[in-house]
Amino acid sequence: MNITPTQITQPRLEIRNLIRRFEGKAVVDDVSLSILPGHVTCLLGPSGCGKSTTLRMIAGVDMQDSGQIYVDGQLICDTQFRVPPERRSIGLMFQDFALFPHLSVGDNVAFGLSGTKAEKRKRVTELLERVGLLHFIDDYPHELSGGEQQRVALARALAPRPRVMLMDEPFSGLDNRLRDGIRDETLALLKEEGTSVLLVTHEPEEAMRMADEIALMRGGRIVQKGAPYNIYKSPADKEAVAFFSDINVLQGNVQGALVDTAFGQFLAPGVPDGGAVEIVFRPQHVGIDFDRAGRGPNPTELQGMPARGTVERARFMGSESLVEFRMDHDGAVLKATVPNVFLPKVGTAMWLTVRRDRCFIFPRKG
Ligand SMILES: Nc1ncnc2c1ncn2[C@@H]1O[C@H](COP(=O)(O)OP(=O)(O)OP(=O)(O)O)[C@@H](O)[C@H]1O
Repeated sequence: MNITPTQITQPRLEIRNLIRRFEGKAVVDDVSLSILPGHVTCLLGPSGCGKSTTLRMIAGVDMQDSGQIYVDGQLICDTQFRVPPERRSIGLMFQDFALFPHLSVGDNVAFGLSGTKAEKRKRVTELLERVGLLHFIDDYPHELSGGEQQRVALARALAPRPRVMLMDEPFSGLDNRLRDGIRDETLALLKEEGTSVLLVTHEPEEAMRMADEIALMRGGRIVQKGAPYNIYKSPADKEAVAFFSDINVLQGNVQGALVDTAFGQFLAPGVPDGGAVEIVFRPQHVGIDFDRAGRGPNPTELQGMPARGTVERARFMGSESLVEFRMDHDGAVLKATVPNVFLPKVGTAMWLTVRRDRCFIFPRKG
C-alpha cells in the first residue's frame, strides 16, 4: 500500500475547541488537541482540572456543549452529529479495568471481536502471546495477579484494533515495582499496533516516561503543550515548573530590565520598569557551601552572588537529601537537594548559590 504524506501527517485523533459546562461552569474550556498515528499524548493536570471529562466526550459517553471530534479526519461528533461509542474505533482502559469475572481470560479478550471463531481465536492467541499470558487463556480473572489482569485488560482493549486508545490513570492501581514494567510493555505494544493514545494522569513522572507530547491542563484549559523535555526546560509559568518538582521563588521588581536580589542581579528583558516578577528555580539547582568566618564562595558568572542562610531542616530522601534554609536577608525558606547523604545540623550557617541558567523569570500574577 502506498502511504501518502497526508496519511503520515494527518492526526489520528483531533479535537477542536471542546467545551463542557456543568451548572454553567466550563470544566472543559476550549480544549484542542491532535495526536498522530502511533503517538502518545498525556493529558497532565491536577485533580478536577477536566481531564476525565475530556476523555469521556471523546469516548462518546458524555456530550460536549460545543466543539468537534475527528478520527482519521472524519467527524465523529459535534453538537448535531454523533457516532455512537461502539462505532468510534476507540478503545478504553481505566484504572478500574473490570474484566468480566464469569468469562475466561480468552473470552474476555475476544469480547469485542467480530468475525469467525477461528479469526477471533487467532487474534486472542496473538495478543495473549504478546503480553506473555497465553498459558492463562482458559483461566478466570480472579486466578491472576493485579498486573496480569491489567495486561489482559490491555489485550482486550487492543483486540478490535482501535485507532485510538483512551487511558485514564490505567496504572495507578498497581504497586510501584510492577508499574514501571507494565507501563513500558504497554507502550511498546501500543506503538507496535500503531494506536494513538491519549493518556490521562496527574503524575508528572508517568507523563515524562510515556508521552511523545504532554498537554498540561489547568482549570479546564490546556496551558502548555510540547515534548516532555521542552515542557520541563521551558515551562509556561510558575505552576508549570511546580508541577514537575518542588520550587523556590524569589520576588523582585524590575528596573532597567534588571532585578536586584540577594543572589545578585537577574536579567528580565521585556518587563517594564516597576514590573513585579518571580524568579523560580528548582531545589536541585541550588548550590551550597560552608561558611568561612562569615564569608561564602566567590561570586561567579554562572552562580551569581552567594546568600547566607541557616539550616532549618534536613531530610534523607534516598538517592539525595533535601535541606531547607531560612535565609538571612528576608527570612524566607529556600530548599536545596544534594546528592547522597548530606544532613547538616539545624542552625548551621551555609551559603547558597543559584544556577542562573536554570532560573525562570515570570511576571507576578494577580
Ligand atoms: N456529571 C458532572 N456533574 C457536575 N460536575 C461534574 C460532573 N462531572 C465532572 N464534574 C466536575 O468537573 C470538574 C472536572 O472533573 P474531571 O473528572 O474531568 O477532572 P479530572 O481532572 O479528571 O480529575 P481527577 O484527576 O480527580 O479524576 C470537577 O470539578 C468535577 O467535579
